[in-house]
Amino acid sequence: MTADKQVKPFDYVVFGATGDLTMRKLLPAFYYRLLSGEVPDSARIIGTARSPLDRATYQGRARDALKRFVAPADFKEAQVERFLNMVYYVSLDGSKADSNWEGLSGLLSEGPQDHVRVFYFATAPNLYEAVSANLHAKGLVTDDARVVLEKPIGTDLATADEINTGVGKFFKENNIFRIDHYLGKETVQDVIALRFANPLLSAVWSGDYIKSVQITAAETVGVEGRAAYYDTSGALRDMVQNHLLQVLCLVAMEPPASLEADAVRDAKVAVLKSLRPLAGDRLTSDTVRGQYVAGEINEENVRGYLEELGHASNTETYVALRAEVDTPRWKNVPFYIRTAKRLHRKVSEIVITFKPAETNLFPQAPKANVLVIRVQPDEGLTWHLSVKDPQDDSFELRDATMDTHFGPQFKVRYPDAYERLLLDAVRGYPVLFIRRDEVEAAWRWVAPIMEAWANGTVPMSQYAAGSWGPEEATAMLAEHGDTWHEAIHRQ
Ligand SMILES: NC(=O)C1=CN([C@@H]2O[C@H](COP(=O)(O)OP(=O)(O)OC[C@H]3O[C@@H](n4cnc5c(N)ncnc54)[C@H](OP(=O)(O)O)[C@@H]3O)[C@@H](O)[C@H]2O)C=CC1
Ligand SMILES: O=C1O[C@H](COP(=O)(O)O)[C@@H](O)[C@H](O)[C@H]1O
Repeated sequence: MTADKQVKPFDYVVFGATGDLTMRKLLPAFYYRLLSGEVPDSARIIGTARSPLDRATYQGRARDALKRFVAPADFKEAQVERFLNMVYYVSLDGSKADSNWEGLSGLLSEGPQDHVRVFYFATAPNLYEAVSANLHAKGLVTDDARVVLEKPIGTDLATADEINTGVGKFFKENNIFRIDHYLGKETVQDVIALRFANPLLSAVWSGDYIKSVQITAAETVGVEGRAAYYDTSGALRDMVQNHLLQVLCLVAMEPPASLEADAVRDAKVAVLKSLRPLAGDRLTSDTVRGQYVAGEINEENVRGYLEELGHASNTETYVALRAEVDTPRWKNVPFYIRTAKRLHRKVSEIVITFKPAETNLFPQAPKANVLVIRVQPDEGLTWHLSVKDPQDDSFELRDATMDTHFGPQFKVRYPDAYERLLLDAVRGYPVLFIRRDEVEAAWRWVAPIMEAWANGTVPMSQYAAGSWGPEEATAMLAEHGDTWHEAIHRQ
């Protein structure tokens, strides 16, 4: 990484600095960007939370976090020390006007005044407005100061509106960076490159050639330490409203006029607005929700969701939907979206199934070509193609796979999504963040599903932990002559 990739010196103030997200994702992400040469030594990361800690104790926690969440080979003592020198801590209740704001303003005013100032809200979203108001009242929101908002932006359209309006009173929209870490994933951004830099794909990227699209984010983990949050959210709000719809937008959008933020966001919001509303019978035929029951993952017995919680719950840990994008490009193409906890394997992928060739040339009908964009892990592409069977003289066809593994091919470590996004906020580069109207359009589309599920219109299915989900989701695709990808191509 050359010096010109280095960002301007910054003061990054993280609210929620003792929390899971900061420890597991944010601090390691800053550290990796220090290693890559993008973070200048004068940058400061100022953690704040209510816990009464002094700087040295917080630095100790930051060191432990790096030890735990950075690959052992990347934990380099001299670099860790350099990093910890950038780390400060202020004990502060961000929601209270009479808290220790002088501690934070003192630290900010004693540093160089040309630093880019970023506030990162890694706390519960119901604090965002109060924290913004206090920052403003204490004169800390400079003209150029940015604020990064963690998800969830609300639990529905009304609450999203409250948060956006609340923060919008104190920060200009173009200084508000709503994070969706899926957009920070390299292979999600690759959808743009694949579609628009390769005529081979651009030429066939429509319902004329594509039969269906599947977008999957499968996890093996359960709700871990986040049960209190997750049980009030569920998979639809936690993953579909934001991450999976964002991925769908990149797959389905019309070519943007440029890669400027507003051009890309305009193209995405047009997709969200073109999603056919799920209503009436489609709520039962095209949506599946489920909860995991006890099962086995990686040869370990795991408990069911309700056993983990210790009480009854109507919260889904599995979602599968059949969406349609009402544009000429995507007429009659189903977009199957699926996400869940405690599935067979951790994998996020986009599967494009093409229409099979219409030809009588061969003894059997050729199978559909399939392109799998492996978002994670093992970032790369797989093509499923038909070739001639080398052991047959009558032109029998055989499946062949072409696999590309980006990591080994480019000889790079695939970075965590937060690395890119944290520094994009410093750069003032918003293309990989969400504009307010996108959040709202996404909530509008999921609203009827939330409502139907809340009033029990769609029964709660069950699936064994370690499986690929409930039978109802298999049946939903079978109804349209489709099959989930793993049932065909994976053992
Ligand atoms: N963890 C994750 O993987 C993900 C989290 N998120 C989002 O990030 C945010 C944080 O999540 P997570 O880290 O898991 O949550 P945690 O509960 O682990 O951490 C919450 C943090 O907020 C601090 N805090 C709470 N109240 C206040 C206050 N009034 N003033 C200042 N600090 C306060 C807490 O410290 P203290 O008690 O000392 O004040 C703690 O540091 C949430 O919005 C969550 O939805 C989003 C995606 C993934
Ligand atoms: O935002 C969230 O994402 C994670 C999954 O992210 P990934 O990068 O590991 O695919 C999910 O576990 C969490 O529940 C959700 O809040």
